[in-house]
Amino acid sequence: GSSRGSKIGVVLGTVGGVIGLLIIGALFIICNGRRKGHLREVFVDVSGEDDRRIAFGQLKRFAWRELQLATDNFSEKNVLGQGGFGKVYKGALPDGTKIAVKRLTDYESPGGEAAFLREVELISVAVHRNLLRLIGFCTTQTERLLVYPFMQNLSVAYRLREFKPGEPILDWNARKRVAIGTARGLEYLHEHCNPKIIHRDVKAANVLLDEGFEPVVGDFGLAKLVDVQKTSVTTQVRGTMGHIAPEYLSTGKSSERTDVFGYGIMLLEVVTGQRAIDFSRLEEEDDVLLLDHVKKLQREGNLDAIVDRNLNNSFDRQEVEMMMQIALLCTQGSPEDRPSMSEVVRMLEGEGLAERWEEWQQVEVTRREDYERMQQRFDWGEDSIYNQDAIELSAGR
Ligand SMILES: Nc1ncnc2c1ncn2[C@@H]1O[C@H](COP(=O)(O)OP(=O)(O)OP(=O)(O)O)[C@@H](O)[C@H]1O
Repeated sequence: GSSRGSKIGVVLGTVGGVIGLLIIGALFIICNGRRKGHLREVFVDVSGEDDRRIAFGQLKRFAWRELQLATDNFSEKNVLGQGGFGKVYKGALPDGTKIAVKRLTDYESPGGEAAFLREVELISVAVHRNLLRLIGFCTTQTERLLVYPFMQNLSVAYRLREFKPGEPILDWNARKRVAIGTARGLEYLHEHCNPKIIHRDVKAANVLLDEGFEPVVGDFGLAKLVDVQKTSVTTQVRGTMGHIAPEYLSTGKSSERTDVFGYGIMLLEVVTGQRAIDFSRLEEEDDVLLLDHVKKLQREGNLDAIVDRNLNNSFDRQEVEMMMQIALLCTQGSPEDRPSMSEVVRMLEGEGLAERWEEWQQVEVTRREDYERMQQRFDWGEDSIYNQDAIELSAGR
């Protein structure tokens, strides 16, 4: 009796031990795999058609029909908007999760599905509370789709300019959260992702708001998924007019500092509520570009005219000034003069702005003098040397 009992005990103990070791081993492999985030491990399907959960990581590979079902067969009434990469549809999964499905147009075919999965993987490992999380993706012979959680408070651009009567506006506190949260999200893309991710299209329309009005940056990492030259963006440069840094426009080369420029313009949008480029401003003055408009008001010290009227004067003057200063630092012509995103985060947290602003003001005086000298040279006013020449010519001298 007892020897049989102890034999069973030994067998059970051994089996238990082996299972325990196996579990520990499996956990070890999973954790390691996760840390390295290898493509194969991230995208392995555990089982057949029905359960398409990915084995490791949280990415889900959706079947085309699942997304058809979720978006009411990509019905036009579910279109949230159209961007440079394709249409975005609102949808819901069977468990009730609301999603936004980005249906890519003009996606690049070279490299095929493998190349697509590699880029998707890069996007999926960028996890930060201020970055739009990728839930999953779908590929078919002819389609490439990305699935994100639906952000119920839509975009910052919507909250600033397109909200319906009766809907809450973004108050000053919410705007401050947009400023700092967006800066942190971009800092993460630039400085904590390997390889680093450059957004290339930072603007209020690409910053979404979750249920608690926390900002999340969307639309990053997509540049390599589509053939940029074929998309509807007017220039070959990926980006939106009024937000594009001058060096990106002229050379087509982007860097972290082109994102910093876009971020600076977004700050101006957040403070003024206005569009980065707006031809209706021509009626009152000649500043189509928000940046020129703000610079002029800033020179005149006219803070009240800068701030969004929708705020009904409830804002902190000092904080507005601080944001304007950071925006102007970020939008300087030469990329090397602009701060990095982590410097921006620190300045927003109250560190190091004063010194940099001092510098900016000194440089700005020279910049303006140069500009005025240029203007004078090309102004055919009475005193203009060109005019003197003209007079002399007409007098036959
Ligand atoms: N996850 C999401 N939740 C809610 N709305 C979203 C989500 N993703 C995108 N949208 C909205 O869908 C619309 C289209 O988005 P998309 O980013 O494709 O275009 P865009 O920002 O207008 O242009 P671009 O491609 O130049 O960035 C926008 O109004 C955007 O706010």
